[in-house]
Amino acid sequence: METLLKEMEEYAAVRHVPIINEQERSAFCRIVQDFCPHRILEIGTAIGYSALLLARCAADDACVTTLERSEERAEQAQKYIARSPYASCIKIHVGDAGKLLQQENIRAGAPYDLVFIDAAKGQYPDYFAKALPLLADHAVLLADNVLFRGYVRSEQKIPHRYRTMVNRLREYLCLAAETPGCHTDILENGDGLAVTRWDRTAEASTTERGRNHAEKA
Ligand SMILES: C[S@@+](CC[C@H](N)C(=O)[O-])C[C@H]1O[C@@H](n2cnc3c(N)ncnc32)[C@H](O)[C@@H]1O
Repeated sequence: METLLKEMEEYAAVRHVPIINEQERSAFCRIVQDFCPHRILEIGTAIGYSALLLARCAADDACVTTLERSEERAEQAQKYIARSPYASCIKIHVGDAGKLLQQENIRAGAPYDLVFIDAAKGQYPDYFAKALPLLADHAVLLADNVLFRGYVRSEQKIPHRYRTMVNRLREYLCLAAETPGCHTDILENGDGLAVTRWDRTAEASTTERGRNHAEKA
């Protein structure tokens, strides 16, 4: 598996495929190992590198459902995954993640213990809204590149070509911080990995408190 991962890293470097960056990998793997998820959903497969890390670090019986828009990348991912010990536990779905997340075959895999968001940065708020109902009562939601080259927290003028993306990432971070039931930390080594711990019971009691408060007012 180490040799295969190395080969994938080299492929990604030569072809400019953005796989999870080196500074984040060990923290990413530690989070997955600690949480020990059984059912995993990944949004953004690329060549299958993080899907393999997820499968390796998760529970022994874990299955990974991963979504990728590019047919070419999905094919390459399938070839790598077929050579790994996790060929039977990773299933790639090709298509636009926003649409796939509403499809019955992806929803049928729920509840997911862990969701890793790593596809179109401008779609993160949409992925958040669509992934939340698919989470198990206690789950972890990871989102990569949330600080996007430092722009997301910068007070300086954002280059025009990044403006929408940066605004959507800011929106994502607000959702992850303010949605009842979510508790979010951001790991800052690398490009920013948001780690959201989700507790549906906390969400339910916050919503209930809010309702009581509104009724009394
Ligand atoms: C950063 S890469 C994923 C890297 C991968 N998670 C890893 O660390 O090995 C993002 C991937 O998301 C895919 N992508 C972008 N927009 C997408 C969309 N709307 N639906 C599905 N996949 C998308 C891209 O083609 C790209 O391969």
